[in-house]
Formats: sequence, C-alpha cells, structure tokens
Amino acid sequence: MSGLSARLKFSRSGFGLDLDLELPERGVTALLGPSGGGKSTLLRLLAGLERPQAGFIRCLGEAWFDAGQQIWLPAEGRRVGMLFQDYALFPHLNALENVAFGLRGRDRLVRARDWLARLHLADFARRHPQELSGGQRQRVALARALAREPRLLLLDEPLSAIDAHLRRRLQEYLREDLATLGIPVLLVTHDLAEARVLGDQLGILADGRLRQFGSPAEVFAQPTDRACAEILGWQNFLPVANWQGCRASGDWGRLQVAEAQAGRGQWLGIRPESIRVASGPGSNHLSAQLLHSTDFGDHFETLWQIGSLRLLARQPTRISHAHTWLALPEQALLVFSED
Ligand SMILES: Nc1ncnc2c1ncn2[C@@H]1O[C@H](COP(=O)(O)OP(=O)(O)OP(=O)(O)O)[C@@H](O)[C@H]1O
Repeated sequence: MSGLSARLKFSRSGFGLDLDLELPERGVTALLGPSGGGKSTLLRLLAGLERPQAGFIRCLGEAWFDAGQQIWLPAEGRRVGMLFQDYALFPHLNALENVAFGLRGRDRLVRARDWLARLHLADFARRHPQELSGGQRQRVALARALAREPRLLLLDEPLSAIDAHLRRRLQEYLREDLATLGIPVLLVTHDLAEARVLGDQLGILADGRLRQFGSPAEVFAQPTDRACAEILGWQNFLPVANWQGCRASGDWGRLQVAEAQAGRGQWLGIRPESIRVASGPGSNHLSAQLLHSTDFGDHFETLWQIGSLRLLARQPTRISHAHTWLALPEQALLVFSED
C-alpha cells in the first residue's frame, strides 16, 4: 500500500501549484526549494487547511480529497501531525499537559505520559516549556504531534530556530524517533545537511512544481538543471560560449567534459570541494588569481578570478600564492541547461 498519494492543482493570486506526490508508507521525504516555491502551500493543502481546485489526496487507504468524486475531508478529520519551527507549545501548561492537550478519553494522561517516555522525557513531565532546553521543547512538540496518532506527519523546518551546533545533535535524535514510525513523513527544510541526514527520499519544489524527486544520493549527484543544482549547493557555473565535441570553451579557457555530458547545455557546474590547486598547466587546468581566502579551521575556502568569472573552491590547506593553476577534473564537471 502506498503511504500518501496525491495529485494537486491549486492556484491563488498569481501563484500556481501543480504536482503529483507519492510518499511511501514509512520513512521521511525531505523537500527543498527556494523561498516562495510552494512548500508551505503544499503542507497546508495536505493538512486540509487549503482546498485544491483539482486532483486527489489519499493517505493510508483513506480518501481525503477527490475533486472528481466530490470528496473533501476537513482538517480535523485527517489526523495530520504537524511540527513547526516555533513548536507552538502552550507556555502555561507543563510538558505532560501540553502532550495531553486535545487528546480524548479517560486514559489521555496515561497515553501522554507514554509518549513522553518514548521520547526520553519522562523526567520532564512537570516542567513548563520555558524550563526546557530547545531540544527538549522540540521533543515535547513531537510527542504532542505523535500522541494524536497521526496518519501523516508534516515537519515544517522543525530545527531552523536552533543554533547550528545543537541542530546536528537534534537531527540525529529526530532521525531515531522518526525511524520507528509507520506513517509517511514530509519534512520541509532549507538545510541541505538536514535533508541528507533525515531524508530517505528527496524532492525539490520550485515554482509550484516538483522539479526533481529520488533518493538523496541520486538527486545530489545529478541535479536536473541549473536551478535544482543551485538549490543543492552547487556554487560554480561556467558559461559555455562554444562546444567542440567534449570540449567546452568560454573566456575562462577550455575544459573537457565526460562524453555523456557533452553539449547538453550552456553551463558547466562544479562543486567547490571538487576543485584542486595544481602545480602547473595541464589538461583541465585553468590559470587563476586568488581574490580571497577564509580559514574555517578544518578547511580553507578560496575565491578565484578566471577571466570574468569567479570560482569558489575548498582546500584542506592554506594557499600562499596569488597566481596559480586550478584543476577542474573532467568527472566532476556536470553540464546544465537553464531549466
Ligand atoms: N495567504 C496567502 N495569500 C496569498 N498568497 C500567498 C499566501 N501565502 C503564500 N502566498 C504566496 O504563495 C506562494 C508560495 O508560498 P509558500 O509560503 O508556499 O512558499 P514556501 O516555499 O513555503 O516559501 P518559504 O521557504 O519562504 O517559506 C508565494 O508566492 C507566496 O507569496
């Protein structure tokens, strides 16, 4: 059985969303995309807070929406769990009361306590949100979402308000918590590392369209176009003025690309970590001038000028010479079209 299956067409004040989405019955699908691309709109449509003009939504065998059959299940009937960046905990309730809030039945406090225990928060049940760390608050909010036994879990940048150091740890915790769930999970994030750590699948949403979808390894290795590549952290794009077989050229020089890539577009892309400093001229070496170098402790980030082009590179050691050669290996160059 598929977890969530949806076809959605929605438009509002000049913005249109039009996509098909399949989420497996378990596991996390991470969604990346530029600001205004439609990520929050998609979550609101799935949660039943907005109504699509056409299409359908089916979750774990239940029809939530079907324009053809005039089915519309409102938000309160869908059992969608949501976790947002501010966690929206009630400050006047303690952790246990926050989790129990909105639960029905005589055993509501027992179930709430169970969820706190599952998320290793049993000792914090009586604390109010302001007496908890950022990570503990996040887990209370997750416990609250899960206590309602949702059939779909939506996470909207759940860690973006937390500082970078703690975020890495919380990503690991969250990964463990989510791995035990038997429901589809959709995670919206701007953080590439988070998408990689938490996502079993990865989608790119831009202009209301799902531009790319697949395993994180596939999507990161082979962005479909320049816009997707930029979202995935590719920072260097060399404009190609001319193609001759596998050779691309521009005012920056000439580079050889893999045969399968040749002529497929007007941009050569390369990741900063794929560029090496070379000792002299050679095949796929470009003469470059160092503009700036930043020490990050465990690596150096360097900015280079080549013709009218600027390239960002990453090296393990400090570069001491202002003029040098940069090697852009053939296998690290991908060719991109505009879209
Ligand atoms: N309530 C609203 N009324 C009208 N237009 C809206 C409303 N909410 C969002 N939009 C528009 O819909 C489009 C998609 O917005 P959405 O919030 O879904 O993007 P997003 O990908 O979540 O962006 P971000 O990453 O900045 O949160 C944008 O053009 C936005 O201006």
